[in-house]
Amino acid sequence: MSQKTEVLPSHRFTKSWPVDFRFMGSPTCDPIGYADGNLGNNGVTNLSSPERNGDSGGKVVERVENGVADTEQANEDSPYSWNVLLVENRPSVGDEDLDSAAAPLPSVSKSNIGHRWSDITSYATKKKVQCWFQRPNGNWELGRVISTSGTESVISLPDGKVLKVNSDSLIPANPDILDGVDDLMQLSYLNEPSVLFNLQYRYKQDMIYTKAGPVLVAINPFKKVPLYGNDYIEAYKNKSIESPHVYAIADTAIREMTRDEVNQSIIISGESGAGKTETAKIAMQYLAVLGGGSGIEYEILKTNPILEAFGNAKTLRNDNSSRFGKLIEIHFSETGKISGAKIQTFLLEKSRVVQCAEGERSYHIFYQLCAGAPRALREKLNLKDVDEYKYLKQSNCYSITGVNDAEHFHIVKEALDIVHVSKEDQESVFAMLAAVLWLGNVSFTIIDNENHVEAVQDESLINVAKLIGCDAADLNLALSTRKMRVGSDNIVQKLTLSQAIETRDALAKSIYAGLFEWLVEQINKSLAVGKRLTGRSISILDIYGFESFDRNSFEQFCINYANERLQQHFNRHLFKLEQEEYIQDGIDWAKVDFDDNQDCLHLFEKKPLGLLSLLNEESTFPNGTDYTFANKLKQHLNSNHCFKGEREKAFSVSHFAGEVTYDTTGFLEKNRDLLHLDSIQLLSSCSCHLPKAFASNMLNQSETPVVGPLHKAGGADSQKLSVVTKFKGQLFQLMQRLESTTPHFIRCIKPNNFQSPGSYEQGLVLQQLRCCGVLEVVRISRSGYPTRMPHQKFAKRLGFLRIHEIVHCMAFYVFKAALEDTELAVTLRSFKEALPPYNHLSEEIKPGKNMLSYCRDIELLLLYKSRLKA
Ligand SMILES: Nc1ncnc2c1ncn2[C@@H]1O[C@H](COP(=O)(O)OP(=O)(O)OP(=O)(O)O)[C@@H](O)[C@H]1O
Repeated sequence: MSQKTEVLPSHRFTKSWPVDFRFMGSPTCDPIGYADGNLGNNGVTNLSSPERNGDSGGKVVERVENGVADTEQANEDSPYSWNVLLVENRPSVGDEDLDSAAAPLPSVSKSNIGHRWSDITSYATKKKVQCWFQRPNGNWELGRVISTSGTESVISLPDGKVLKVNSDSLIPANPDILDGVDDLMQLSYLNEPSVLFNLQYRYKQDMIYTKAGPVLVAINPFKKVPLYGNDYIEAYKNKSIESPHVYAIADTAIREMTRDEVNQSIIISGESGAGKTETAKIAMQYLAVLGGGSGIEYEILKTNPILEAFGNAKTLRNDNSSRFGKLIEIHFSETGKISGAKIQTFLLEKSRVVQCAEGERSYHIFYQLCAGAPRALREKLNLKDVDEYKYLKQSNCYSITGVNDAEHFHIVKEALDIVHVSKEDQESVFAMLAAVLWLGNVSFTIIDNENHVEAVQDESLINVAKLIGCDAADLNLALSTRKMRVGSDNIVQKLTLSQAIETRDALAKSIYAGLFEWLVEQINKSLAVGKRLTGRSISILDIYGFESFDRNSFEQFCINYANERLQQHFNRHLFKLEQEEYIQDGIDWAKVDFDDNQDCLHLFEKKPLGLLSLLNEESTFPNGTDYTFANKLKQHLNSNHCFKGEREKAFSVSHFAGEVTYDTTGFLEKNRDLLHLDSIQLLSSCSCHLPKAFASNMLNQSETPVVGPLHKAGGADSQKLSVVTKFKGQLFQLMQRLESTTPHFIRCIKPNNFQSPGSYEQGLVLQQLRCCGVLEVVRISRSGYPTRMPHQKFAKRLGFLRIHEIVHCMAFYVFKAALEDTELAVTLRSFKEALPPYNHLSEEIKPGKNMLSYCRDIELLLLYKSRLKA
């Protein structure tokens, strides 16, 4: 299946950019001079213009000045404050060689970022080759240079038109032979139109995976593609297929884990709906087959339908959107067999249980239960149809096209059996779900002229009480009153309607969140690594993707913050550490610029005047409101270039993936996440074991802010952790954990916003490629060294090579390039670049400062050496 470029027919796509669309940093022809079809003298339309918007003549790379202070602080505000220690853990770096910490890179100059996209060369025009020409509407077309004179070129377009344009406005296109290459690194010219074309070329042929140097780019096909299953797994295992694939990434992770004895991680990122969860499942499938045998792998795979049922929901972006983050750590024995697994989840979107936008759904499991519960269970839980529950009714969306909820219910039940959740426990789980649904139907009646209420004694209240195992009267009291202490007296305060509704919803959210946590705990018990823990593991991270809706609330704020942290991890590994190492080692290195999101992270995390600190501060004030919070942000952060105060209670943040405007309504309440002690006491007094367990978890976990008689209603207890504080802590821990692994990055890309197969919107794809810096990664990889090992090991392995052998090897490169018909100019450049590091191999081995050695292609050298011998 290895995709060979020569078998692919050469074709070009018709581009359809938005009218006002422009490639960042790319040149454009002067729209005024454009007169399509209106040929001037000599039949040539004159489009020459001295003015242009971009600057394709700028240098791609910039020389590195001295390492000066990095923007990242090595203190408690950064998960990387233990940098030195963890760099030692990097597999390619020998422990004995790390006697100095990596020097920070100079901070990134944003002004240079505009130059990064184009391979700047006049080669294309000189050699009359193909080039990309941008129409005034933003579309790129493939042209061929007919002649060049001074600053002008005459080009012909596929439709036969001939145009005179400014030579600088042309972007070189790759020769046909490179159409649809497996790895963007193979492109002779690395620029936006070429990359987009390459990805689209492959996507059209269901080749949804492409390498971008070390990163796997996965474009969501939104349909079944024939790339998976046992035959493919076998082929990747035997290396009879070399096309980029999630299987190949998983295979590399297994091999590197075994070879280097270092834990691995597969970090999957991308926007909501880009395909992260599916990709994670595909990776798990591969690991399960390769490391299977004990049966535990089957259990691991069966956690997916359970977690998706309880933690995924239909959103406007994705019919199966994960509303929680997940890290699954799969442990292997010394013989490479799976010995167990552990799942860690992050911040479930609780608010969805009680509130959900038009056209979206609550968690799948509610609909599955209502549709699939057998009659006996329905009767026991007094279950109704979905449209009879207020929590499900509010969004006016009950089903998902092509999804059978009843069928899924059976799949979930079967999966629960497999992970050893007993039948009795399963029934209790379903009872909790029904209790949440019935709680939403509990209504209140006003009992005095102060707007105080009590719960209506109807079937909803009675059902909830029955399902959780308490008295209806006690439930009523917990929902409509609050015990307070005033001075030395205990008093009972009646609640107003809005307070009672808040209390009811808080109870529903807590029961659901408690249930989710409990389930993960049960799953972990079943997959427990315990004694079987060997220390070798592969972790797969699938965290909710970046979100930007018309209205963005606290949930998007947290999700996007998590994505910023993840992006920093990506940047750190693929841009910062890589380049720092070269500089430390005295390698002659020209720095590749990238968009650093450190400023945005500072906006969130800075103490005391960052978004999280200010939110926490306001949350502890009993009189704090969303208004006072928004005003506080505007007062303190207006000078921050990543922040913008908006009208009324809103503010905007410039995220790495785009600007998002947040509406602060509900921020304080969600951050406090208060559950009154009366509600917890009610749960502990229940006769059913699950509510009891939830209550005891809540009391044990200091992070659940509890408002009891000692606390005034409103402000959160400052002793307890707020939601964002807990979340930040979890993210820091996650980053530290990931930092001790060898990372493998997969970037999922959403080709359209309609979840529709076959449609590839270039503008949308480009925006995602830009914000995750895919092209910059390729540039670094192309100019960097893929193989890096401690100098002693390197010398032991390759020290026997002599310089003339190395020169032979270089000649082989030239020969290989000639065979592949790549441009000689490029080949010669790589030849020149490749030679100096090989000098390290000669008799007098010269280690760099860190005593690391770099090599472009050790395997190729060895192969060549063995050929020489033969
Ligand atoms: N490799 C694939 N093959 C077929 N369909 C896919 C593939 N990847 C994704 N999809 C389709 O895209 C949908 C969305 O993918 P997925 O749920 O994995 O996105 P996500 O990035 O995890 O989104 P979120 O951040 O919202 O959870 C899937 O439900 C599936 O229909």
